[in-house]
Amino acid sequence: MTSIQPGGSLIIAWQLKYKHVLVVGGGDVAAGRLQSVLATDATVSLIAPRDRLHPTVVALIKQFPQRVSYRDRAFKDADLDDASLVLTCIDDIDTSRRIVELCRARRVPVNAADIPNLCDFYFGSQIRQGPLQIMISTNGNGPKLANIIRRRIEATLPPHAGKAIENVGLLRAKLRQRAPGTGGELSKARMSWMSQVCESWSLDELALMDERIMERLLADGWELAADKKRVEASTTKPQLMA
Ligand SMILES: C[C@@]1(CC(=O)O)C2=NC(=C\c3[nH]c(c(CCC(=O)O)c3CC(=O)O)Cc3[nH]c(c(CC(=O)O)c3CCC(=O)O)/C=C3\N/C(=C\2)[C@@H](CCC(=O)O)[C@]3(C)CC(=O)O)/[C@H]1CCC(=O)O
Ligand SMILES: NC(=O)c1ccc[n+]([C@@H]2O[C@H](COP(=O)([O-])OP(=O)(O)OC[C@H]3O[C@@H](n4cnc5c(N)ncnc54)[C@H](O)[C@@H]3O)[C@@H](O)[C@H]2O)c1
Repeated sequence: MTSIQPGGSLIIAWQLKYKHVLVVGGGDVAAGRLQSVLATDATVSLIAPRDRLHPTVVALIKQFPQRVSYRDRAFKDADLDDASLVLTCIDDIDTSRRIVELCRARRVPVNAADIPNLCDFYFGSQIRQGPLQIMISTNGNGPKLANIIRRRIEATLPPHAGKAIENVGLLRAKLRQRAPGTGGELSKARMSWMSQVCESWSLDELALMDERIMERLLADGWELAADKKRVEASTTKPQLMA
């Protein structure tokens, strides 16, 4: 029987490219939210009076003029009009609660930094290394502990994991070019070959892979596997690393 512990939350990697996010507030918490959202390639509106902006917020508004539009004022209902996602980080719980209600009516997901029980989702402590993204969540129980556990995980991470993942992404894209299509036997063969490459190469080796090695691995390896001759031999590397 599968052991499922209810009471958790769904951990997902939300795709926000080309979406618009509304951040209300410009203090300490908003500075973190802005960094998290900018890492997704979304565009942002940030609404907060200028006199209490955090220096990081000021710097990010300057650094991303195309992606962050800033309004020097308090929140207005119309700010919600084009938002796919709303983050309130203000020190005014009544306004925060009201924004949550407006979002509910519009079915827009919302996080209110000061009212966990009204949030549709929580943030977590994050590690980002290229495309590697790790989020540590205590599901609202102990944010400081999430931060402490994150630092421990960071200290044990293989140094080139991000680069290895980036290269595997490139290799997968090249493989799909060579063997396009979705589903069926081809899809299974592609998945099995990619899994074997990942199992038989170390993270350091994957991180060192360049275009030339990728092309040779695909030419010698994938073509062999596709012939269904010697699948195991198809992911070997010594001659490729030479
Ligand atoms: C992970 C992180 C991400 C981020 O914020 O980006 C994050 N909080 C972080 C830090 C942090 N937050 C607080 C402290 C002070 C120590 C302490 O109170 O423990 C510290 C420590 C510090 O600053 O070092 C205070 C605090 N936090 C919340 C409230 C409201 C409340 O509980 O009522 C209050 C005020 C309580 C009060 O007034 O007493 C609520 C939430 N904070 C969450 C996330 C969500 C649950 C995440 C989870 O459980 O895993 C949740 C529910 C909602 C949300 O924010 O989405 C970030 C780590 C960043 C990093 O270091 O990497
Ligand atoms: N979720 C978390 O991780 C976390 C962590 C610490 C604090 N908090 C809570 O989150 C809230 C924000 O914390 P902070 O440290 O960023 O506070 P802060 O005092 O640094 O910033 C508050 C910001 O909200 C702005 N603001 C207030 N009313 C506004 C309105 N109507 N429209 C637009 N902007 C408005 C202020 O101008 C200021 O920029 C607090 O209630 C705090 O208790 C949450």
